[in-house]
Amino acid sequence: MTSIVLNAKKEVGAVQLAEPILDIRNLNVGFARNRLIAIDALDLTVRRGEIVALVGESGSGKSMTALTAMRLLPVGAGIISGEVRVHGRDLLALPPSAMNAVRGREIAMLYQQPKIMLDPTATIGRQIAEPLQIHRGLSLKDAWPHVIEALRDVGIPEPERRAMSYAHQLSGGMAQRVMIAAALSASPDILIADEPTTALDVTVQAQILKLLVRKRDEASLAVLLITHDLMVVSAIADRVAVMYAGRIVEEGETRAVLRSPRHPYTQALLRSSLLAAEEDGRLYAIPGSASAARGLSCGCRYHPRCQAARSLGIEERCRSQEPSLSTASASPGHQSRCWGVQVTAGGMQ
Ligand SMILES: Nc1ncnc2c1ncn2[C@@H]1O[C@H](COP(=O)(O)OP(=O)(O)OP(=O)(O)O)[C@@H](O)[C@H]1O
Repeated sequence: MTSIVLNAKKEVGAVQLAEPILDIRNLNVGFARNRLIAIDALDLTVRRGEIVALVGESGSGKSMTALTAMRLLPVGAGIISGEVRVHGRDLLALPPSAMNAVRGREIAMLYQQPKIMLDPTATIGRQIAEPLQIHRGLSLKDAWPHVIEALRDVGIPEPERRAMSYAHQLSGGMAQRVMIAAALSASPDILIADEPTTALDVTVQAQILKLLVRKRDEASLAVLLITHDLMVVSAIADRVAVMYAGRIVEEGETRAVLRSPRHPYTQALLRSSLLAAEEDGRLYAIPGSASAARGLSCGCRYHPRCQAARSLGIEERCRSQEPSLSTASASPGHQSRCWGVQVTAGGMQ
């Protein structure tokens, strides 16, 4: 993606006071068949009216985090322990029928491939009406004015005519707008957006991001934005959490993390992103592979790839002891999970 300048982040501090909407506590999820831990002791909070980006390489566990929160895990995956609280209520403890009432009403999800996710056999109007019928008990006739308004709100021209269209008649950008209208029609408090712009033409990516920002600002929507694109993070996220091999290794206010990344993995991720390439014209590939981390039972998961551990001469400690997430800078809430950061800050015991 080329530059998106939305200048859309909230003032630092504004969202820190807001109430937590999604609160994930010590979540562990794995696959029994190959004994893979996909999510490893994850803590993550998204507050009312903030956009939190979850970033990391392919396979780091971002989508599994989203699917766990929705209780839509793939076959073979299991929740080992932890909580996913929405408004304080643990979704993982709910019976399936109660979870059906929460999905769409309190927590909704936006997927990467909008045209695949839309039902090809139903008009888009019916698909936007469905959450209103299920969660608000409205008839299709009574839901219809809300459908037209929802389509107009997400910028679909001629909404009365478009409501009668089918998915194959829409462009990718329009289909994603329709998905947003459907996801938000029953007014959930949190939207999980899994790579919502990756499959779209660059010209419509910024429009969809702007729409999410407007929903955050007008409806105080909380958004968990899953992406590998640091340009997107830089444009719209209030906070960012960096995930590596199922673990959060750094988190904080977006500007602080992108301008002063502390964890060597975040630094490498930034160097390998288009944000850095724009400055020096070169693309960097992070040496090694994240798969090495999956077999580790102790120590820092990133240490096999970490140049800093070697140059600081602390490899043994990085190999044997897991660092905790600790405050990394003067910026509020900026934390990283790295012995090297603690050494250079003079805090190593
Ligand atoms: N259905 C599945 N069966 C087995 N392993 C899976 C399955 N889905 C995901 N995994 C594994 O779980 C881990 C986390 O995957 P996840 O899809 O959450 O990563 P991700 O960060 O979202 O990656 P991407 O950016 O490519 O979507 C990976 O090691 C992946 O191989």
